[in-house]
Amino acid sequence: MPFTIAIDGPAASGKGTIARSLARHFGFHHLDTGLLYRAIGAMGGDPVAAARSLTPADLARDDLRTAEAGQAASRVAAIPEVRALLVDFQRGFARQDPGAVLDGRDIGTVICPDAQLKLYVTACDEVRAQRRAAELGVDAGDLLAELRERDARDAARSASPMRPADDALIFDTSDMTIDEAVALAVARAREAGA
Ligand SMILES: Nc1ncnc2c1ncn2[C@@H]1O[C@H](COP(=O)(O)OP(=O)(O)OP(=O)(O)O)[C@@H](O)[C@H]1O
Ligand SMILES: Nc1ccn([C@@H]2O[C@H](COP(=O)(O)O)[C@@H](O)[C@H]2O)c(=O)n1
Repeated sequence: MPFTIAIDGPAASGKGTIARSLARHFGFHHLDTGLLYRAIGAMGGDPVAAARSLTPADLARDDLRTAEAGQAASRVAAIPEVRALLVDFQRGFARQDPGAVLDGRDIGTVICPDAQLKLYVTACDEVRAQRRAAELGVDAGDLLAELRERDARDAARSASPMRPADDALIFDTSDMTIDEAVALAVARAREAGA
């Protein structure tokens, strides 16, 4: 049976960094599920029609990592029909041998509730804004309000809201380097049988 690692958490908490490193370490497939919502938001028009017509080329656009794309993603992600159209693809991805790491907001709660390991990666708001600002080369003050607005919308929506699964391990990386966070995640994955 394939091994599944579900990673959720708020924006810029470091979940993608940990997910990519875990996938590389264990030779697993990796899916950044936020890209699906970012691509649908960036396509414009009717989000449900965009979700129906989504192709791998849409995920390769070079304008998906901006703050605007994050906000657009968060708005379309609140639409239940959009989320429903993406479930089968994500679950199919998770079933690949020898294993898969998926990161997002509802992986441990909705997409892969039976994942062998669930992590909920977080960090304090200011640290997350600073990390994202350093990555994008913009001011952290501007980003802080944007991250908070997006997290509030993601946590408050009725369709698959962002929240830790009951059996998720909470990873607060505020005071961890990337290497420390990854080493801890690798250790937890080994303990879980990866
Ligand atoms: N423990 C850490 N210490 C310092 N910087 C970190 C740490 N973890 C991640 N980063 C950096 O913070 C930024 C955000 O990390 P990452 O993209 O992994 O977050 P994310 O939760 O996947 O974001 P998003 O929600 O936008 O997909 C990146 O520039 C990454 O290199
Ligand atoms: N499983 C997921 C993943 C993402 N979202 C929404 O997409 C936005 C962008 O995600 P990033 O991980 O790239 O920051 C995010 O703010 C969520 O609104 C989601 O709902 N479910």
